[in-house]
Amino acid sequence: MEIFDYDNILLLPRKCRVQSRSECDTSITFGARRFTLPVVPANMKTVIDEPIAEMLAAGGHFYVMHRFDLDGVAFARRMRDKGLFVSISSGVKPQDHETIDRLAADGVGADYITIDIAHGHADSVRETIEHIKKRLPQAFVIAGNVATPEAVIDLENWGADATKVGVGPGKVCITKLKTGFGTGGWQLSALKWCARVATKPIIADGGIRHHGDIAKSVRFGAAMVMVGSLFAGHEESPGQTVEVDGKRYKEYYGSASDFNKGEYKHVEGKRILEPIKGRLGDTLREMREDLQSSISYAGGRALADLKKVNYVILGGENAGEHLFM
Ligand SMILES: NC(=O)C1=CN([C@@H]2O[C@H](COP(=O)(O)OP(=O)(O)OC[C@H]3O[C@@H](n4cnc5c(N)ncnc54)[C@H](OP(=O)(O)O)[C@@H]3O)[C@@H](O)[C@H]2O)C=CC1
Ligand SMILES: Nc1nc2c(ncn2[C@@H]2O[C@H](COP(=O)(O)O)[C@@H](O)[C@H]2O)c(=O)[nH]1
Repeated sequence: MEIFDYDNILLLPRKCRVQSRSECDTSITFGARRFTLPVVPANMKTVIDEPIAEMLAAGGHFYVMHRFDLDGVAFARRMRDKGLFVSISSGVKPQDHETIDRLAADGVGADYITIDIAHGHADSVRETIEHIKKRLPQAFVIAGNVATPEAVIDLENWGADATKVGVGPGKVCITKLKTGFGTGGWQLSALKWCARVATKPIIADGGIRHHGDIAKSVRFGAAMVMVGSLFAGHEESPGQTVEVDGKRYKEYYGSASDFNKGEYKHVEGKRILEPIKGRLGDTLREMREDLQSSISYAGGRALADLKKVNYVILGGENAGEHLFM
């Protein structure tokens, strides 16, 4: 098996088929909706809050609200009142099942529910998928996080509509160091490995450091890409603003960090400072332009054309050119 990651893969251009990059279509159908980009901000407290969720939903982007210190039903109701779609996160505990019950009883429902736990290949996730499908059969269920083809197959068989791949590649992740497990350092090839068996969409989660990594994720099988650190350092980002030597930063901490948990127990995340790089809308626009360029380099017009390109692995024992996936 080839082992590689975002920083040692390059995609190979094919003959251009457009006159302008503006002809390249970055949009994607995910569930029952079509979105402008195959990108979603991570469902973390320092990445997304309600104003950002509203901005994204109203602007044609996918979003997943985080699940921490939040009344998911009240959030869903407020989004519905504004005529926006509802996309929430869920844990796997009894109180999370009660939230699903309340969403159903209230009639507010949810369009997308992301079951988000560290080790998503678990019976608790199977039970939560079953619970959601019973109470909210219309909801599109994303389940994770996982790291292996076996897990993707199980989650799909348990009823998940999409799976989220990535255990430990995140920028504020310390799972690899604390447990010795995960896809940190080889996330892109783990994605390729999982995509081979997937029959439903995959979300690649964690490890995205540059806009070009989005095209690489699509190349290796992602329908959608979840991004934390690249979104955490904006004027609107919910993390606290910190000034160091006259430079402004936003705090970005892991969902399994003591900062998020409020206690030091099963900590698998840390806190860092991300330099503030401007407004979120400008980054989304630049991301779209960069992805349009990626599609043009692929000799295509749509996201799916990225899947056809060859690639090279730079350095290491797997180095070389690959003509087929
Ligand atoms: N993508 C990634 O690499 C990682 C992401 N995270 C993020 O951190 C947040 C907190 O995650 P998590 O701690 O799972 O959430 P929770 O604290 O909500 O845990 C969910 C449930 O799963 C159980 N659980 C968690 N980890 C394991 C495990 N390794 N084996 C068996 N049971 C387990 C917990 O029980 P108990 O606590 O008693 O074990 C709890 O009942 C999530 O948002 C998650 O996405 C965390 C680590 C890795
Ligand atoms: N191991 C941990 N992973 C975490 C934690 N909190 C979030 N995450 C994962 O990271 C990605 C974002 O990654 P990035 O490289 O884009 O910054 C996020 O979507 C989660 O899957 C954590 O505490 N520990």
